[in-house]
Parts: sequence; C-alpha cells; structure tokens
Amino acid sequence: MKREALIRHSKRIVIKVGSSLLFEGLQFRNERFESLAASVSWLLDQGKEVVLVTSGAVACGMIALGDSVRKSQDIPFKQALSSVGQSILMRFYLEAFSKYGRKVGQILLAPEDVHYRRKYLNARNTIETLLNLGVVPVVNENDTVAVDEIKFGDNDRLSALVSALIDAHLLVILSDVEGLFTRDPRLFKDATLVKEVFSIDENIEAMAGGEGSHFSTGGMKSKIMAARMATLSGTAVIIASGRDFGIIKDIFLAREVGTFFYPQKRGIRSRKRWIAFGMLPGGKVFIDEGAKKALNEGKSLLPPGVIGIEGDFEVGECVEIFDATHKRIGRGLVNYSSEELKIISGLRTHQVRKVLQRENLEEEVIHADNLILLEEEEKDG
Ligand SMILES: Nc1ncnc2c1ncn2[C@@H]1O[C@H](COP(=O)(O)OP(=O)(O)O)[C@@H](O)[C@H]1O
Ligand SMILES: N[C@@H](CCC(=O)OP(=O)(O)O)C(=O)O
Repeated sequence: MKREALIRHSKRIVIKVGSSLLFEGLQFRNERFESLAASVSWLLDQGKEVVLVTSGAVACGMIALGDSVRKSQDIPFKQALSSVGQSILMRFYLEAFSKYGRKVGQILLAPEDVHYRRKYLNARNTIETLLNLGVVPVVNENDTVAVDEIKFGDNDRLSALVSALIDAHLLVILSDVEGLFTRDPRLFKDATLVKEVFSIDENIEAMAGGEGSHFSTGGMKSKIMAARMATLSGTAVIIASGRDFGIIKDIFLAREVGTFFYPQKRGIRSRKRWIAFGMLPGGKVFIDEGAKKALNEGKSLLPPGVIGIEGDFEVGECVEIFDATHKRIGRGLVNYSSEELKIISGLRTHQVRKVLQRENLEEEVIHADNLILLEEEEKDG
C-alpha cells in the first residue's frame, strides 16, 4: 500500500508529543494543549481511535516549583519534579479536552509493567477499554519508580511500545523539527528532509543525532529507534513538526508532511512483540555464523551454535542474541539457564542429555516460536 492509503486506512493512531511542544522555555502554554485537543477531537470525529503519549511532567514540575530548583540533575530530584508536574500536566489535558466534550484517562507505565505478560495484557486491556468508552488515553512514563537501569529512557520508545501493545496502525511522533533530515538541521544548514523511509538501515541511523533539546531526552536517534520498533511491529510511523498541531489534520488530509516510515510487511505478531519489546532481557547469548544462518531460515537455536554467554538467567527468561561480531540480532526465551548453557554450549544435541541430568530437557536453546530476529533486512529478505 502507498503512503496515502496507509494513512487513510489507519484507524488506531498513537500520537507522541515532546516536551518542547507544550512549553515555551519555562512558561506554561495553555493554548498548545487546546490546539492539540482540537486536532485530536477532529480525528475522533473521523472515527479514529487516538492514544496520546505525552512528555512534559518534569518540565511542568520545574515551572511549578520555580527558579530555585532548576539546577539539580539527580534522579530522585527529577522524579520529584515529575511527581509535582504530572498532575499539572493532566489538568492541562483535562481542561483542554473538556472544551471539546472529550474525556481523558491517565496511564503511567514503567518497564516492569510490560515485562510480565499478565501486566502487559492488563495495560493493553485498560487502553482498549478506554478507547471503547471514547476516552483519550494519555500515557507517560511512571517516572516515580523508573530509575536508570529500569526506565524506558524516553517517551519515543514508550510511544513505540504502546503502538506495539495495542496494534496501532500509525504512530505520529511530533517534535520541534519537520522530520528526519540527512543531518542535524540545528547544526548543518545544508541538511535536507528525508520524505520516505522504506527500511531503517545503518545509513538512516547514522543521520540522527543523539542529543535532545532543553527538557527533551533522546534527540532524533531515539525517534529512529522508536520508528524501527514500531515498523517492525507493522505500524507505519510519521515524524513531523508539532509546532502547529494543525499538522495532525494535514497528515490525514493527505498533505505530505514530515518523514514517513513504511511498516514492515510481515510485522512481528502480538506475543513475539511482547518478547521483542516488552520483556526485560536477563542476559546475552552469542552465536556462530552457522547458527545465525539457521535462525535467518526460521530455525531454532541449538546448543552447537552457542559460542558465549553473558549474565545470569533462568529457564524461560528473555535473552538478547548477538552474532560472532557482537552485533545484536534478536531476542528469545531460553530453555536453559545461564549455568546450564555454559556447560552445554558448543555440544551436539545428543551430548547435552548426557551432561545435564535435568528432566524435561528441550532440544532447542531457543525455539523458533520464541525467537525474534530484529535485523529488518535479514528478516524480510
Ligand atoms: N538527522 C536529524 N534530523 C532531524 N533532527 C535531528 C537530526 N539529528 C538530530 N536532530 C535533533 O533532534 C531534535 C529533536 O529531538 P528532541 O529535542 O529530543 O525532541 P522531543 O522533545 O520532541 O522529543 C531536533 O531539534 C534536532 O536538532
Ligand atoms: N516522562 C518524562 C518524559 C521525558 C521525555 O522523554 O521527553 P521528550 O524527549 O520531550 O519526549 C516527562 O514527562 O517529563
């Protein structure tokens, strides 16, 4: 399907709004929330379902507490700011949407909320129920409990995760820049806008700079990572400027704005998406070239192909899979603990049973049904 048709047929849409779009320096901007509510309301009138992923709690907290608090960067301090700011942020949304007769529902997520399958499904059910009720879910990271090792990192990633969670057709990432440029346009005046991306390869990744502006965290790099996660899940992505929220209408009126990322044709199915993006990996498994080839042909990972292990993990945990050059190539659920894998890696399958005495030994280290390759080209090629 072409870009225009993909957008027109998108019923379920996730819109991510960056901090820089909601505030002017250290000023609240009521009218920004109102214009966002107007555009989202227009989409709802068109029969679309919309989930908002919003940043801005830290900025709200900072503005509310005033000058004295601006300097500190430590995590508990930012969490405190977010705690003050989140309710203010929601008040802005509540008031703005009520002008259009719409209700909003707050969803705060932390990585552990999607690590466990039951919680992952609960989050999905709640969002689905809100959508069925005609309520606009407004999602942010639960900053209070999210510390460095266990946080989504930025709301770009969170928006891709939410898209994967609810099977969104389209993810719109609104930022202060018109889309992906060939180089950071703040630094290079000759940078040009990339209009369409069919596959997120190393060239595309190399274009994006990592530093965000002001209250922002991820920069363009995290938006590209988010686009990668979403397109792998079968969701189309647009990165566009949200300086004017009227752009939301433009997108659906087939005006070609921003950068459009085509979804992968064979998007990862629901349960595998949870393994790929929801679960927190407990370790790393390194494999040889032969095993990599087998995985690319849709086969399971067997003990002879394992050449290294890192981390302590139990049977059933999620691990990241790396090739011999230490390139991350996928994820899967292991049938062996790290202790067991250290003993059996490299062994032929029949030798494994002699060495390990455990009952219910599976032949595969990772069964193909529990394994996801995340290299787009190899996956689709
Ligand atoms: N190749 C690129 N194309 C566009 N923007 C880029 C690129 N590389 C870096 N950037 C920077 O990324 C910024 C957007 O990211 P960020 O400030 O984190 O936004 P947000 O607050 O919306 O999440 C832009 O202002 C831009 O300067
Ligand atoms: N949870 C944080 C989000 C921080 C963040 O990702 O910001 P941004 O890069 O502007 O999307 C907040 O609400 O301030």
